[in-house]
Amino acid sequence: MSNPFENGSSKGSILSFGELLLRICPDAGGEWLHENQLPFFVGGAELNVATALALWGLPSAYFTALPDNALSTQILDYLQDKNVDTAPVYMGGDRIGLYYLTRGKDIKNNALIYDRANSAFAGLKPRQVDWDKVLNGVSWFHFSAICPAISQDVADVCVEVLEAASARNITISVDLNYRARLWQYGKQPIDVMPQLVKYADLIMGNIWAAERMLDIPVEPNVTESGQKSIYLKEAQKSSEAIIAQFPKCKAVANTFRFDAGEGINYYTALYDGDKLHSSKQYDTDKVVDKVGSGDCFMAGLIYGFYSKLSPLETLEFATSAAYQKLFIEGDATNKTVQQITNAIKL
Ligand SMILES: Nc1ncnc2c1ncn2[C@@H]1O[C@H](COP(=O)(O)OP(=O)(O)OP(=O)(O)O)[C@@H](O)[C@H]1O
Ligand SMILES: O=C(O)C(=O)C[C@H](O)[C@H](O)CO
Repeated sequence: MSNPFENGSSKGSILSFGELLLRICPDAGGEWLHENQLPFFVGGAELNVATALALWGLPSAYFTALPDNALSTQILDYLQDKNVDTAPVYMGGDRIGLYYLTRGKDIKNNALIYDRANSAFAGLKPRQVDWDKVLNGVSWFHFSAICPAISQDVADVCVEVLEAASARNITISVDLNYRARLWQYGKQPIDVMPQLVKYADLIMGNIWAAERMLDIPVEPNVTESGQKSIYLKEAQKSSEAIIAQFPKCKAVANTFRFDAGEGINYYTALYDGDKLHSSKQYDTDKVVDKVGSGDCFMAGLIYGFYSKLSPLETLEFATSAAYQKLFIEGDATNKTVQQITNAIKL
């Protein structure tokens, strides 16, 4: 089948919507206290998508909220230098959110500490932003499950912007990235996500996130089997069920990233409404930084569909991009389209 987004609007900009966070990286032994050095990276799941797309030459714009101060001005200049259009950014609120992540660890364990309460983005309220202005010239809108996990107000803002984007026939993508430390405001993902996902044309995540957020069941013994063919069958079932439940959705992508000692086994699948495509498998016995690999996969999907690649070409590009991110320190990729394409397994 050809690209399911072929007839969609294109050639406008791709707007990524979400919270910018600074990642602060203490070492496990506390040496940072003696050295007076605390490395950091500019992060945020949706920003990682925006910077990847800009690096790959697409018209990439970013919406977040930042306090109106000198630090924000420096960050915006830095993003503009990376060719991210920051004109949509809302200036107001009190602070920039932070997350602390012990060097060399991933966000799944106790190495993660969020310090993002009362951030400018968390303070957004419905009817505060002029979405007509923000969405002007946009043909693709990207958000993730991190935004509605922050607060009821931000979840309401998500509904507002998705309605506005949908009314303008903008293609919408969502990453079902589950962050267990969020969702602290009395709602579970399942109470909120279906109302947002119904606007999406492209849904990315993994079968377990779809179960948790959309109530799409996963066979209980699938994890015990550990078999790729069984996981891929489950990906097909899950994708078909998602499309049946959310008829606007044209394609569903799933990642399979399994820890193997210090390394990782990685492959992905894309269901285009007709057929399940699966990627080559990538294995490594060492990784540098897992953060943002999923964001890089998401950016690769948007890149491929926006550039009218076929579903399989899109999947292989996105998978190679995500795999290479595992060897890059920081939240975002620095690999070019050429480097990613050259590294696709044959
Ligand atoms: N409940 C689960 N059981 C087994 N494996 C899981 C489960 N949830 C996730 N995984 C595996 O872990 C991988 C990474 O999941 P995770 O939710 O961290 O992705 P992510 O948020 O996209 O990562 P990133 O930090 O790169 O953006 C998935 O691709 C999947 O293979
Ligand atoms: O966890 C969050 O809210 C982040 O945005 C931090 C990281 O950038 C993100 O988890 C990477 O996918």
